[in-house]
Amino acid sequence: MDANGIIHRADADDRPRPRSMTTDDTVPDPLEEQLPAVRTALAEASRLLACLDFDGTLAPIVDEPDAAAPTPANEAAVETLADEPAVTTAVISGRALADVRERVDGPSIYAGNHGLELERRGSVAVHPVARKRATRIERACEALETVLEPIPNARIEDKRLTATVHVRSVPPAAEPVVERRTREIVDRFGGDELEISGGKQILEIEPSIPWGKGNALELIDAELPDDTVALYIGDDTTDESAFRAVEPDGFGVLVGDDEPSAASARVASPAEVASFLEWLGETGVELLAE
Ligand SMILES: O=P(O)(O)OC[C@H]1O[C@H](O[C@H]2O[C@H](CO)[C@@H](O)[C@H](O)[C@H]2O)[C@H](O)[C@@H](O)[C@@H]1O
Repeated sequence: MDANGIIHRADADDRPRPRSMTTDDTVPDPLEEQLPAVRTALAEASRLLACLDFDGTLAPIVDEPDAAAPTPANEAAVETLADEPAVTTAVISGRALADVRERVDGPSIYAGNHGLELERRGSVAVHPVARKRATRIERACEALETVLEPIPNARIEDKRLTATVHVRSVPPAAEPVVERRTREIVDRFGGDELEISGGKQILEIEPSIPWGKGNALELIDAELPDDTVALYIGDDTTDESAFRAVEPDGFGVLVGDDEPSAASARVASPAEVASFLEWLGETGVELLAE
Protein backbone atom coordinates (compact mmCIF):
# COMPACT_ATOMS: atom_id res chain seq x y z
CA MET A 1 0.00 0.00 0.00
CA ASP A 2 1.37 3.45 -0.81
CA ALA A 3 1.26 6.70 1.15
CA ASN A 4 -2.12 7.62 -0.37
CA GLY A 5 -3.68 4.41 0.88
CA ILE A 6 -3.73 2.97 -2.63
CA ILE A 7 -3.07 -0.74 -2.76
CA HIS A 8 -1.27 -1.67 -5.96
CA ARG A 9 -1.37 -5.07 -7.52
CA ALA A 10 1.65 -7.23 -6.64
CA ASP A 11 4.13 -6.46 -9.34
CA ALA A 12 5.84 -9.47 -10.80
CA ASP A 13 8.19 -8.36 -13.59
CA ASP A 14 5.98 -9.72 -16.32
CA ARG A 15 2.78 -8.11 -14.99
CA PRO A 16 1.34 -4.85 -16.31
CA ARG A 17 2.20 -1.72 -14.36
CA PRO A 18 -0.45 -0.61 -11.86
CA ARG A 19 -3.17 1.05 -13.89
CA SER A 20 -2.46 4.43 -12.37
CA MET A 21 1.00 4.64 -13.89
CA THR A 22 2.46 4.82 -17.34
CA THR A 23 5.69 6.46 -18.30
CA ASP A 24 3.72 9.12 -20.24
CA ASP A 25 1.75 10.33 -17.24
CA THR A 26 2.33 13.88 -16.04
CA VAL A 27 0.81 16.06 -13.34
CA PRO A 28 -2.50 17.45 -14.66
CA ASP A 29 -2.96 21.23 -14.78
CA PRO A 30 -5.43 22.90 -12.44
CA LEU A 31 -8.74 22.96 -14.35
CA GLU A 32 -8.77 26.79 -14.63
CA GLU A 33 -5.62 26.55 -16.79
CA GLN A 34 -7.31 24.07 -19.13
CA LEU A 35 -10.64 25.94 -19.39
CA PRO A 36 -9.66 27.85 -22.56
CA ALA A 37 -8.92 24.51 -24.26
CA VAL A 38 -12.20 23.07 -22.96
CA ARG A 39 -14.06 26.08 -24.39
CA THR A 40 -12.37 25.62 -27.77
CA ALA A 41 -13.14 21.90 -27.87
CA LEU A 42 -16.80 22.52 -27.00
CA ALA A 43 -17.08 25.20 -29.69
CA GLU A 44 -15.78 22.72 -32.28
CA ALA A 45 -18.16 19.92 -31.20
CA SER A 46 -21.87 19.38 -31.75
CA ARG A 47 -22.29 17.14 -28.72
CA LEU A 48 -20.80 16.54 -25.27
CA LEU A 49 -20.33 13.10 -23.76
CA ALA A 50 -19.97 13.64 -20.00
CA CYS A 51 -18.80 10.50 -18.19
CA LEU A 52 -18.55 10.51 -14.43
CA ASP A 53 -17.05 8.26 -11.80
CA PHE A 54 -19.02 7.90 -8.56
CA ASP A 55 -16.98 7.39 -5.36
CA GLY A 56 -14.55 10.24 -4.73
CA THR A 57 -15.97 12.19 -7.67
CA LEU A 58 -19.72 12.74 -7.30
CA ALA A 59 -19.70 11.37 -3.75
CA PRO A 60 -17.09 12.18 -1.09
CA ILE A 61 -15.13 9.18 0.20
CA VAL A 62 -16.58 7.88 3.47
CA ASP A 63 -15.64 5.03 5.81
CA GLU A 64 -18.82 3.07 5.21
CA PRO A 65 -19.29 2.18 1.49
CA ASP A 66 -23.06 1.85 1.89
CA ALA A 67 -23.24 5.43 3.16
CA ALA A 68 -21.71 7.03 0.05
CA ALA A 69 -23.98 9.57 -1.62
CA PRO A 70 -23.49 12.33 -4.19
CA THR A 71 -23.25 15.83 -2.77
CA PRO A 72 -26.54 17.72 -3.26
CA ALA A 73 -24.72 20.08 -5.66
CA ASN A 74 -23.49 17.16 -7.78
CA GLU A 75 -26.90 15.54 -7.71
CA ALA A 76 -28.50 18.71 -9.07
CA ALA A 77 -25.74 19.40 -11.61
CA VAL A 78 -25.88 15.85 -13.02
CA GLU A 79 -29.65 16.06 -13.44
CA THR A 80 -29.36 19.44 -15.19
CA LEU A 81 -26.68 18.13 -17.55
CA ALA A 82 -28.63 14.94 -18.23
CA ASP A 83 -31.66 17.03 -19.28
CA GLU A 84 -29.64 18.86 -21.95
CA PRO A 85 -30.51 17.48 -25.41
CA ALA A 86 -26.96 18.02 -26.70
CA VAL A 87 -25.35 16.13 -23.82
CA THR A 88 -25.06 12.38 -23.24
CA THR A 89 -24.42 11.72 -19.57
CA ALA A 90 -23.00 8.45 -18.23
CA VAL A 91 -21.86 7.20 -14.84
CA ILE A 92 -19.03 4.65 -15.05
CA SER A 93 -18.34 3.11 -11.66
CA GLY A 94 -16.45 0.33 -9.94
CA ARG A 95 -19.61 -0.45 -8.00
CA ALA A 96 -22.12 -2.99 -9.20
CA LEU A 97 -24.42 -1.51 -11.85
CA ALA A 98 -27.58 -1.98 -9.75
CA ASP A 99 -25.88 -0.30 -6.79
CA VAL A 100 -24.62 2.81 -8.58
CA ARG A 101 -27.88 3.18 -10.49
CA GLU A 102 -29.71 3.51 -7.17
CA ARG A 103 -27.33 6.25 -6.06
CA VAL A 104 -27.42 8.68 -9.01
CA ASP A 105 -30.46 9.85 -10.95
CA GLY A 106 -30.45 11.39 -14.39
CA PRO A 107 -27.88 9.77 -16.69
CA SER A 108 -29.13 7.80 -19.68
CA ILE A 109 -26.19 5.39 -19.43
CA TYR A 110 -24.67 3.51 -16.50
CA ALA A 111 -21.66 1.21 -16.41
CA GLY A 112 -20.87 -0.89 -13.33
CA ASN A 113 -18.06 -3.17 -12.19
CA HIS A 114 -15.44 -1.00 -13.93
CA GLY A 115 -17.21 -1.31 -17.28
CA LEU A 116 -17.93 -5.04 -17.21
CA GLU A 117 -21.68 -4.30 -17.25
CA LEU A 118 -23.20 -1.52 -19.33
CA GLU A 119 -26.79 -0.32 -19.35
CA ARG A 120 -28.03 1.79 -22.25
CA ARG A 121 -31.24 2.01 -24.25
CA GLY A 122 -32.98 -0.05 -21.60
CA SER A 123 -30.82 -3.15 -21.82
CA VAL A 124 -27.78 -4.39 -19.93
CA ALA A 125 -24.74 -5.94 -21.63
CA VAL A 126 -22.38 -8.02 -19.49
CA HIS A 127 -18.86 -8.94 -20.54
CA PRO A 128 -19.22 -12.65 -21.46
CA VAL A 129 -15.96 -13.78 -19.84
CA ALA A 130 -16.78 -11.91 -16.64
CA ARG A 131 -20.19 -13.55 -16.60
CA LYS A 132 -18.54 -17.00 -16.83
CA ARG A 133 -16.17 -16.20 -13.98
CA ALA A 134 -18.87 -14.90 -11.62
CA THR A 135 -19.06 -18.27 -9.85
CA ARG A 136 -15.37 -18.00 -8.97
CA ILE A 137 -16.00 -14.53 -7.51
CA GLU A 138 -18.89 -15.91 -5.48
CA ARG A 139 -16.78 -18.78 -4.09
CA ALA A 140 -13.90 -16.42 -3.29
CA CYS A 141 -16.30 -14.10 -1.43
CA GLU A 142 -17.69 -16.99 0.63
CA ALA A 143 -14.18 -18.10 1.59
CA LEU A 144 -13.12 -14.53 2.37
CA GLU A 145 -16.08 -14.09 4.72
CA THR A 146 -14.60 -16.96 6.75
CA VAL A 147 -10.90 -16.10 6.69
CA LEU A 148 -11.39 -12.36 7.24
CA GLU A 149 -14.09 -12.79 9.88
CA PRO A 150 -11.58 -12.37 12.78
CA ILE A 151 -10.14 -9.12 11.31
CA PRO A 152 -11.88 -6.10 12.82
CA ASN A 153 -13.79 -4.06 10.21
CA ALA A 154 -12.60 -6.03 7.17
CA ARG A 155 -15.50 -5.82 4.76
CA ILE A 156 -16.21 -7.80 1.60
CA GLU A 157 -18.39 -6.22 -1.09
CA ASP A 158 -19.65 -8.95 -3.43
CA LYS A 159 -20.47 -7.22 -6.73
CA ARG A 160 -21.11 -10.49 -8.59
CA LEU A 161 -18.68 -9.82 -11.49
CA THR A 162 -15.98 -8.40 -9.18
CA ALA A 163 -15.54 -8.11 -5.43
CA THR A 164 -13.98 -5.51 -3.17
CA VAL A 165 -12.15 -6.13 0.08
CA HIS A 166 -12.27 -2.91 2.10
CA VAL A 167 -9.47 -2.12 4.55
CA ARG A 168 -10.30 1.56 5.27
CA SER A 169 -11.40 0.81 8.83
CA VAL A 170 -9.11 -2.16 9.45
CA PRO A 171 -6.41 -1.54 12.10
CA PRO A 172 -3.18 -0.74 10.19
CA ALA A 173 -1.32 -3.66 11.77
CA ALA A 174 -3.91 -6.09 10.35
CA GLU A 175 -3.82 -4.78 6.74
CA PRO A 176 -0.96 -7.07 5.62
CA VAL A 177 -2.92 -10.04 7.00
CA VAL A 178 -5.98 -9.03 4.99
CA GLU A 179 -3.88 -8.66 1.85
CA ARG A 180 -2.11 -12.00 2.34
CA ARG A 181 -5.31 -13.94 3.05
CA THR A 182 -7.07 -12.29 0.11
CA ARG A 183 -4.24 -13.26 -2.24
CA GLU A 184 -4.32 -16.84 -0.98
CA ILE A 185 -8.06 -17.11 -1.56
CA VAL A 186 -7.90 -15.51 -5.00
CA ASP A 187 -5.12 -17.92 -5.99
CA ARG A 188 -7.11 -20.88 -4.70
CA PHE A 189 -10.49 -20.02 -6.25
CA GLY A 190 -9.38 -17.93 -9.20
CA GLY A 191 -6.18 -19.52 -10.48
CA ASP A 192 -5.29 -17.61 -13.66
CA GLU A 193 -8.87 -16.48 -14.12
CA LEU A 194 -9.04 -13.86 -11.37
CA GLU A 195 -6.60 -11.15 -10.36
CA ILE A 196 -6.28 -8.42 -7.76
CA SER A 197 -5.94 -4.74 -8.56
CA GLY A 198 -5.92 -1.67 -6.36
CA GLY A 199 -7.92 1.33 -5.38
CA LYS A 200 -8.43 3.64 -2.43
CA GLN A 201 -8.00 1.41 0.63
CA ILE A 202 -9.39 -1.56 -1.26
CA LEU A 203 -8.33 -4.76 -2.98
CA GLU A 204 -10.39 -5.30 -6.13
CA ILE A 205 -10.85 -8.94 -7.16
CA GLU A 206 -11.75 -9.17 -10.81
CA PRO A 207 -11.57 -11.43 -13.87
CA SER A 208 -8.11 -11.27 -15.45
CA ILE A 209 -9.27 -9.81 -18.74
CA PRO A 210 -8.06 -6.68 -20.53
CA TRP A 211 -11.23 -4.67 -19.98
CA GLY A 212 -11.81 -1.52 -17.98
CA LYS A 213 -13.69 1.74 -17.73
CA GLY A 214 -11.94 3.06 -20.84
CA ASN A 215 -13.35 0.21 -22.95
CA ALA A 216 -16.90 0.94 -21.75
CA LEU A 217 -16.40 4.61 -22.52
CA GLU A 218 -15.21 3.78 -26.05
CA LEU A 219 -18.34 1.67 -26.63
CA ILE A 220 -20.54 4.58 -25.55
CA ASP A 221 -18.60 7.11 -27.63
CA ALA A 222 -18.69 4.93 -30.75
CA GLU A 223 -22.45 5.43 -31.04
CA LEU A 224 -22.27 9.24 -30.92
CA PRO A 225 -21.55 11.66 -33.79
CA ASP A 226 -17.90 11.98 -34.80
CA ASP A 227 -17.77 15.57 -33.62
CA THR A 228 -18.66 14.69 -30.01
CA VAL A 229 -16.26 15.92 -27.36
CA ALA A 230 -15.82 13.41 -24.53
CA LEU A 231 -15.08 14.24 -20.93
CA TYR A 232 -14.32 11.91 -18.04
CA ILE A 233 -14.01 12.91 -14.38
CA GLY A 234 -12.60 10.42 -11.86
CA ASP A 235 -10.35 10.07 -8.84
CA ASP A 236 -8.91 6.56 -8.70
CA THR A 237 -6.56 4.15 -10.44
CA THR A 238 -9.29 2.46 -12.49
CA ASP A 239 -10.23 5.87 -13.90
CA GLU A 240 -6.89 6.12 -15.69
CA SER A 241 -8.04 3.90 -18.59
CA ALA A 242 -11.01 6.22 -19.06
CA PHE A 243 -8.73 9.27 -19.06
CA ARG A 244 -6.66 7.60 -21.75
CA ALA A 245 -9.83 6.88 -23.75
CA VAL A 246 -10.85 10.56 -23.88
CA GLU A 247 -7.43 12.21 -24.17
CA PRO A 248 -6.07 14.03 -26.10
CA ASP A 249 -9.11 15.12 -28.15
CA GLY A 250 -11.37 15.20 -25.09
CA PHE A 251 -10.64 15.92 -21.44
CA GLY A 252 -9.75 13.76 -18.48
CA VAL A 253 -10.25 15.55 -15.17
CA LEU A 254 -8.60 14.00 -12.12
CA VAL A 255 -10.16 14.63 -8.71
CA GLY A 256 -7.09 14.70 -6.52
CA ASP A 257 -3.71 16.18 -5.78
CA ASP A 258 -0.81 16.97 -8.04
CA GLU A 259 -0.05 13.33 -8.84
CA PRO A 260 0.87 11.94 -12.28
CA SER A 261 -2.14 10.88 -14.34
CA ALA A 262 -3.30 10.47 -17.92
CA ALA A 263 -5.82 13.27 -17.23
CA SER A 264 -4.90 16.73 -18.48
CA ALA A 265 -6.77 18.69 -15.81
CA ARG A 266 -7.46 18.32 -12.13
CA VAL A 267 -9.85 19.55 -9.47
CA ALA A 268 -9.45 19.10 -5.73
CA SER A 269 -12.75 17.67 -4.54
CA PRO A 270 -16.32 16.58 -5.32
CA ALA A 271 -17.33 20.19 -4.51
CA GLU A 272 -15.12 21.39 -7.37
CA VAL A 273 -16.59 18.66 -9.61
CA ALA A 274 -20.03 20.18 -8.94
CA SER A 275 -18.79 23.67 -9.89
CA PHE A 276 -17.41 22.33 -13.17
CA LEU A 277 -20.60 20.39 -13.95
CA GLU A 278 -22.65 23.52 -13.20
CA TRP A 279 -20.41 25.50 -15.56
CA LEU A 280 -20.86 22.87 -18.26
CA GLY A 281 -24.66 22.91 -17.80
CA GLU A 282 -24.91 26.71 -17.93
CA THR A 283 -22.06 27.90 -20.14
CA GLY A 284 -20.47 24.83 -21.72
CA VAL A 285 -23.59 23.66 -23.53
CA GLU A 286 -24.07 27.15 -24.99
CA LEU A 287 -20.63 26.88 -26.59
CA LEU A 288 -21.46 23.67 -28.50
CA ALA A 289 -21.68 24.23 -32.23
CA GLU A 290 -25.25 24.25 -33.63
O1 LIG B 1 -15.29 3.68 -9.65
P1 LIG B 1 -15.92 4.22 -8.40
O2 LIG B 1 -17.37 4.57 -8.58
O3 LIG B 1 -15.13 5.32 -7.80
O4 LIG B 1 -15.87 2.99 -7.37
C1 LIG B 1 -14.60 2.57 -6.83
C2 LIG B 1 -14.86 1.83 -5.54
O5 LIG B 1 -15.63 2.75 -4.74
C3 LIG B 1 -16.13 2.29 -3.48
O6 LIG B 1 -15.06 2.23 -2.56
C4 LIG B 1 -14.49 3.51 -2.32
O7 LIG B 1 -15.49 4.37 -1.73
C5 LIG B 1 -15.93 3.94 -0.41
C6 LIG B 1 -17.02 4.92 0.04
O8 LIG B 1 -16.54 6.24 0.02
C7 LIG B 1 -14.73 3.91 0.55
O9 LIG B 1 -15.14 3.49 1.85
C8 LIG B 1 -13.66 2.98 -0.01
O10 LIG B 1 -12.50 3.02 0.81
C9 LIG B 1 -13.27 3.43 -1.43
O11 LIG B 1 -12.31 2.58 -2.01
C10 LIG B 1 -16.87 1.00 -3.66
O12 LIG B 1 -17.24 0.50 -2.39
C11 LIG B 1 -16.10 -0.03 -4.47
O13 LIG B 1 -16.94 -1.13 -4.77
C12 LIG B 1 -15.68 0.59 -5.80
O14 LIG B 1 -14.92 -0.35 -6.54
